[in-house]
Amino acid sequence: MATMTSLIGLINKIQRACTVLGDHGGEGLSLWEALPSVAVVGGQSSGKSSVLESVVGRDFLPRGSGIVTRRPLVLQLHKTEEGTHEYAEFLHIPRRRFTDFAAVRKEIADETDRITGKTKQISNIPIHLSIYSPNVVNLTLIDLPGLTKVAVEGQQESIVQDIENMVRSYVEKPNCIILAISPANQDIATSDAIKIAREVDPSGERTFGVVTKLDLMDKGTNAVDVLEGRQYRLQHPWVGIVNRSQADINRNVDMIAARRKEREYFETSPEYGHLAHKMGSEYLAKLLSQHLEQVIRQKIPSIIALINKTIDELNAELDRIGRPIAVDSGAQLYTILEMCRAFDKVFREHLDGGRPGGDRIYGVFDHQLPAALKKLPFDRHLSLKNVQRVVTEADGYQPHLIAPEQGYRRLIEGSIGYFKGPAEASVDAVHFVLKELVRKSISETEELKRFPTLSNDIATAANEALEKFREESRKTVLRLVDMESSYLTVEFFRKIHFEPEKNPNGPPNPNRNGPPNMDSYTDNHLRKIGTKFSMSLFRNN
Ligand SMILES: Nc1nc2c(ncn2[C@@H]2O[C@H](COP(=O)(O)OP(=O)(O)OP(=O)(O)O)[C@@H](O)[C@H]2O)c(=O)[nH]1
Repeated sequence: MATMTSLIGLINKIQRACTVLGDHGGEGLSLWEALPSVAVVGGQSSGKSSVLESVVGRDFLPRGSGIVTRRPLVLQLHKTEEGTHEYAEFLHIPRRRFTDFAAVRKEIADETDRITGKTKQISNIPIHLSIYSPNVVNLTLIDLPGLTKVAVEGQQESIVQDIENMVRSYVEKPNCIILAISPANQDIATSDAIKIAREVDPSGERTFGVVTKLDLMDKGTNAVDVLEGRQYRLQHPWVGIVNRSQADINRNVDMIAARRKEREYFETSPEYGHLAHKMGSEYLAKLLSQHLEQVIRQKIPSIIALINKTIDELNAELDRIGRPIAVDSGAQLYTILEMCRAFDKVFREHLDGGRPGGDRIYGVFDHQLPAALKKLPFDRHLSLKNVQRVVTEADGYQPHLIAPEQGYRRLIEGSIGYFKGPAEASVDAVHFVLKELVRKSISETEELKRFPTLSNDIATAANEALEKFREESRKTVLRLVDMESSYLTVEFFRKIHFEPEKNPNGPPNPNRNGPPNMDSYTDNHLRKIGTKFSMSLFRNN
């Protein structure tokens, strides 16, 4: 029980923080809306103020005819130790303790006028009032303007709808417990409170029905059917109340005496005697407090989650906003270099590992390049016909002596030349990956988030550098290909050493021991040259 009491105290504190921060619910992420509260709803003169006052046990609410409550009043009750003095505090006047409750009433009226003017306008900015007393239970109650049916003299036509909208904006929130006040001397079917409660809480699980003015019912009628839930069903029991009559108020009957009178009324009532232990304003206060505890207990995890989420968002924003920038140019340069280093670190992580992206460069050499090489038209270049043509043309009119070496060289040179295309394409592919990583790294560098111009400058500089590297790399790979084809080692020729074959069907060779000429090479031999070259090209790459 003690923990529960402090839980309500904690919620009270959070609610006050919300008001200071301008969070009255509504837009965006609202802590206010996550907190449970009790809103008092009812038609004008239904007895709302009287119920609130008897729950508190003090007179402190403005009185008067017509529309009195024009701003929501968030009333937080704090139970203090027995024997301590009662006092009230407004959030808008911190550290001033009101012990005179007539002054509290005046301040509520004055503070209402400060925001709305004296024009009978309404405002949804709440007034926060805390009452510290040994005679209350920990509870937050919200007093709302009374629902009306017609605008009276001096009010705009829209006031009826405006009040309804404001009341609805409070009670439609799923965390709002609705204290629906209906006077017993009116048919419950015509109750404004029940009408709006039913609209926003059809199952009745967060509505507490309160029937006032039981003492004012016509002789011979009673509200037992309503109080026992037979006329309109709610999940919670109905509570009957007998407040002070206007005559009592005029006679200055104090609250303690009024509570005693109310208790006596129920205990001695022939109709309600059997319900006496579940009636009256003190019972209502306890019932609400218990229910609020239960709701808070259920809500705590989601409230904590919401607070943590907000903290995370604020921390992230703080990171983004960062430290103040120095004014002197030396320190500014240092800051810029620091940010460049931060970017560099992210970029390096992308390349070396830790962040994704560098693996795509490996992919260029592991998949893309070999796949492109495999597609090169070697079968055409090393086809029987081409090999024959190149070998024949290579020596011009001078026949070769031992092997058609010039022919081999031309074939190899031509083949290696095909590597230039895929080599250049690899440079472009790597360049593309690096450019993409620069873009990603800039957007992932937290420090740069608040400096879009610097981010752009870094991107431009990095891309210019990459462009230069691309040119250099392209030249380098082309040179490498040229180097490969410009000098063929002896070893290479040894590996592809061919024994000339005789043509078994061809004409007899007159120079049997002389140098072989083209005629002495069979198709089969030339085909072998093609295959061997092509194999050796792939072995070397
Ligand atoms: N006899 C009797 N009179 C009551 C009871 N409850 C309220 N009244 C009287 O009804 C009148 C209106 O009560 P309020 O408590 O001011 O009602 P309200 O709903 O706050 O009214 P507004 O603030 O004007 O919307 C006052 O004169 C009260 O004395 C009750 O249970 N019995």
